[in-house]
Amino acid sequence: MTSTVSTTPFIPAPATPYQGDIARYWNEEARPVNLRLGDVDGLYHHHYGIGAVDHAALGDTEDSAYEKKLVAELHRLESAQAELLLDHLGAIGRDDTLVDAGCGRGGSMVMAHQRFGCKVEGVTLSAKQADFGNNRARELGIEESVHSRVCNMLDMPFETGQAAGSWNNESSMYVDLHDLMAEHSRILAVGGRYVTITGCWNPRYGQPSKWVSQINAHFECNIHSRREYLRAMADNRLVPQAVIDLTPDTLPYWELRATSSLVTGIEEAFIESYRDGSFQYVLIAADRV
Ligand SMILES: C[S@@+](CC[C@H](N)C(=O)[O-])C[C@H]1O[C@@H](n2cnc3c(N)ncnc32)[C@H](O)[C@@H]1O
Ligand SMILES: CC(C)=CCC/C(C)=C/COP(=O)(O)OP(=O)(O)O
Ligand SMILES: [Mg+2]
Repeated sequence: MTSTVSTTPFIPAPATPYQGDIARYWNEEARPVNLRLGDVDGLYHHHYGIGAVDHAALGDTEDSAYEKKLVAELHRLESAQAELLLDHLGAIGRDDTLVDAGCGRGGSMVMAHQRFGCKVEGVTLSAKQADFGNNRARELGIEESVHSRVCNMLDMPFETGQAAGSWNNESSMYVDLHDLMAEHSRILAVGGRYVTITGCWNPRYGQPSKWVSQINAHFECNIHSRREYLRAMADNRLVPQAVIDLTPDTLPYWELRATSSLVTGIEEAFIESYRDGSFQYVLIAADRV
């Protein structure tokens, strides 16, 4: 659907060797589970889904159209996840600026612009993702409002207090949380809102379980604990306004995905860690005070 014209004029050197690894990882990523779902309606996500599976819409597993319906259903659940994140940004006006930190291929940015009519700035380490997002914005005729760039989210080129809202959608497990919350706190206006949806290990379990270690190895990331999120926010003038445990809401997505031909091999680790309580899927919305 999207052409591959390069729209990224300047690609900065990675801040660390690790960030170079992550840039390479996302430049090379082309999993059907992400591209085929995005092709459903042109919103390309790199996050997971929430909500009940619509079994009536899926119909009979023997039906020749079942696989197509399954792809559409997984995509619907992923878009529902992004809608929930946007619900927690509060009142956003057309003249406001939003920042998507770790924006991937830009699906959430397009949804944010369509909902609020505002400017949305995205940063990713991957030039391929930034190009993809910018080409998609151009195809939609919204390139004046939705823009991705290659940039470290710990050092963003935005003015102090410029953003009315900012978020991390499954992108905070690649950075130090204190550094990340300090940067969000800097770019957000006082009274602005920060939202994250993330997977975190549960301090009640004790330490990261073997499943959490498997997820880290699979994605080359470093999952933080729920406690670390709250501490890093508290230390950076970000006061939680909502903390929602989405674990029960994301399990149906994983159970459905595990039955599909698009499995990637990481499904068991998510399902088992959510079930044994070692891992949680959470939304945290915080006021910049
Ligand atoms: C799992 S994807 C999530 C993408 C997107 N938020 C979504 O919901 O579709 C993780 C993203 O985090 C980005 N990322 C990781 N570390 C980063 C950093 N230090 N600065 C900017 N982006 C980063 C990656 O480039 C990738 O786009
Ligand atoms: C909740 C946690 C720990 C997330 C880790 C970050 C991550 C890789 C998210 C999904 O990306 P994706 O959509 O590219 O992954 P997949 O190919 O598995 O769908
Ligand atoms: Mg995916």
